[in-house]
Amino acid sequence: MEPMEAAVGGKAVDAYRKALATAASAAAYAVMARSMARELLPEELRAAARWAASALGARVGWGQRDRRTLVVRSQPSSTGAGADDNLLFEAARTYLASRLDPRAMRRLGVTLARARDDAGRASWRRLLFLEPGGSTFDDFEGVRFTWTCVEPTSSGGASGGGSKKKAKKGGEPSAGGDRDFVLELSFDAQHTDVAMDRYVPFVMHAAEEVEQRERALKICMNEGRMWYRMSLHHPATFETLAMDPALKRSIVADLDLFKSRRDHYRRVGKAWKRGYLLYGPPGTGKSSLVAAMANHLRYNLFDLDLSHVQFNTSLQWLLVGISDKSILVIEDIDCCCDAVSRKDDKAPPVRTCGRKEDDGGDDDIDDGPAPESGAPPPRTAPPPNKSNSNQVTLSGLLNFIDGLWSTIGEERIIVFTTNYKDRLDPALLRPGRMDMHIYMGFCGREAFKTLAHNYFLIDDHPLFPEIQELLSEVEVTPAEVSEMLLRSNNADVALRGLVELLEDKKEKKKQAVPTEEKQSEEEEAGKEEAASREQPSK
Ligand SMILES: Nc1ncnc2c1ncn2[C@@H]1O[C@H](COP(=O)(O)OP(=O)(O)OP(=O)(O)O)[C@@H](O)[C@H]1O
Repeated sequence: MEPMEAAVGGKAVDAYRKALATAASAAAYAVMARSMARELLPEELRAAARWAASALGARVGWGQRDRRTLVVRSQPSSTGAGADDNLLFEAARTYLASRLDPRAMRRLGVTLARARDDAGRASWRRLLFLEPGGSTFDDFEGVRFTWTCVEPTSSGGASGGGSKKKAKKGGEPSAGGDRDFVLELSFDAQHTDVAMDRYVPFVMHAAEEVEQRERALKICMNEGRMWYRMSLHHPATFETLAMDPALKRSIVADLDLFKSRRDHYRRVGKAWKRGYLLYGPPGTGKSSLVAAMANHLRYNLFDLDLSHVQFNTSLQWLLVGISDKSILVIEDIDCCCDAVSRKDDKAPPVRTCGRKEDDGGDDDIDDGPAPESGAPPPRTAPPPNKSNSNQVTLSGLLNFIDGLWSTIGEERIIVFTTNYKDRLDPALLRPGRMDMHIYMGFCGREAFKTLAHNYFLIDDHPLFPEIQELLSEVEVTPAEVSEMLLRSNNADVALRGLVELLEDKKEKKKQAVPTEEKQSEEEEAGKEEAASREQPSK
């Protein structure tokens, strides 16, 4: 290389280095400024800045090629054919309400609605929502999505929603008050597929879960062909349920697996349903377990009293009227069905065995499919039927469980309870009908500890060893133990009462043994005597 060329080349390299250094420090400043902004500026200020930048960008045309915005109106459009709610708008609002953090946002809409907690106590439900101009972001699969609430304009502009009063399902006022705001979802254009194919479905699904978690549960009871709906405020949960901890864990795991397996059931071509048979002595917690299941899954309960169902057709109407995400319970199935033998259509009709108790509530009525007449049928016996062929039979019930029941609706659980499993027709017990058989037994050591914790918030007490020793010797139901623990607010007094009950049972057990032995001795003696009496006549 010539000296002149070398000098020129050297200058060029120097200039290049300087440019590089300048660029590097500019980048460093940018990074520093961004991280300082992240640390020093509150999120809502940054979100507002982003929103302002994007609004300005949209005005002057910056980055228009790189950003996309989905406008989510509360209704499809003011000129649209249908006036149905836009499900994405409702879902987005519900989803955002569950994510908005009042500590991180300077301005936020809030409404309080009357509600009841699971124990039935009056309370308030808080709903947060973005106010016009408010913005928040959500990171999903590494992509940043920005939600912005836009004020409706009279010209229809971004909104076009007008000012119709919106009410959420169930009469709850819309979180945004009377005005129909518009939500805008913006993201980088390159992520349009992620937004449309995955993020939007994700928001829909997440909102559904939030709604399900927060909805008030119902218990529905049948009368004729209709379901009467009442609020369910059973406080039983898996935490309060006294039973073997391993069994409890396995039930919770089974329920969670069932709930998460929508795609699995579709793939294998099976109806998305699961059957549980709960059996065990009275007072061991079968009904409490059903309530705990409903509270855990947030499913409504449909308590089917077969003694009020006269015909297979009525049963059909009732089963078709059960909503998705529900638990159908038939209590004391051994009593309701003469289930000792199926014998197909010759099987005995369902026997009336009287309802255990009537809740007597009258919150509201769920018509389900329309009955033949508009009015609820009276709770009287049907006109005498010449033939039993149309009456509810066990095989009729089984047909609905495997037939219509399986195909209409999704995400359903059916629970049978019985005190006498051995009296049931094997047809009821075969896998596919009752997938899990759960024995609810007498109160064991761990179950007792749960009850003591429930009633007195104690995990230990000087009387525990004595009680646990006695529990291993006698049979006592959790209901009996609960009854004793309820008797006093003072743990010492209540536990002493329980010790007395258990000792009493132990004593009776001791006395019962000789009596039984004596009885069998007497029987033996009786037989011998009879035999000796017969001999002379031979
Ligand atoms: N395993 C349990 N855990 C907690 N509480 C229980 C349990 N078993 C019974 N109890 C208490 O006893 C009461 C009655 O229990 P529950 O009705 O659930 O028993 P059940 O087995 O369904 O009885 P039945 O067979 O007579 O219908 C409950 O309200 C609850 O207070």
